[in-house]
Amino acid sequence: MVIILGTGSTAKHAVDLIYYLLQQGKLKEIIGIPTSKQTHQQMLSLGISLSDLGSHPTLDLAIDGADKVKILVENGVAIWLF
Ligand SMILES: O=C[C@H](O)[C@H](O)[C@H](O)COP(=O)(O)O
Repeated sequence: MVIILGTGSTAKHAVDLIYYLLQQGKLKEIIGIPTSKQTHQQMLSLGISLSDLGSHPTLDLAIDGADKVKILVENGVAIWLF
């Protein structure tokens, strides 16, 4: 599974959880693509496999925080604007 991870506290918690789940054997074969130096350093220090979009252009999951969320409901459809 290829996961792209952003920056900030949400991404930090996500990396910690990924590491924990890898240690528990509940996640396997994770390739992480960090979008910031902080997340890159955290993943490197935990030994999580790193890559980049050039090598892995197809992602399975993206995790990042958001500063603001606005929910627009129109015609019964909810759209989350970040
Ligand atoms: O560049 C900042 C990113 O978009 C962050 O994900 C955003 O600022 C939210 O940060 P945090 O997860 O620390 O609330």
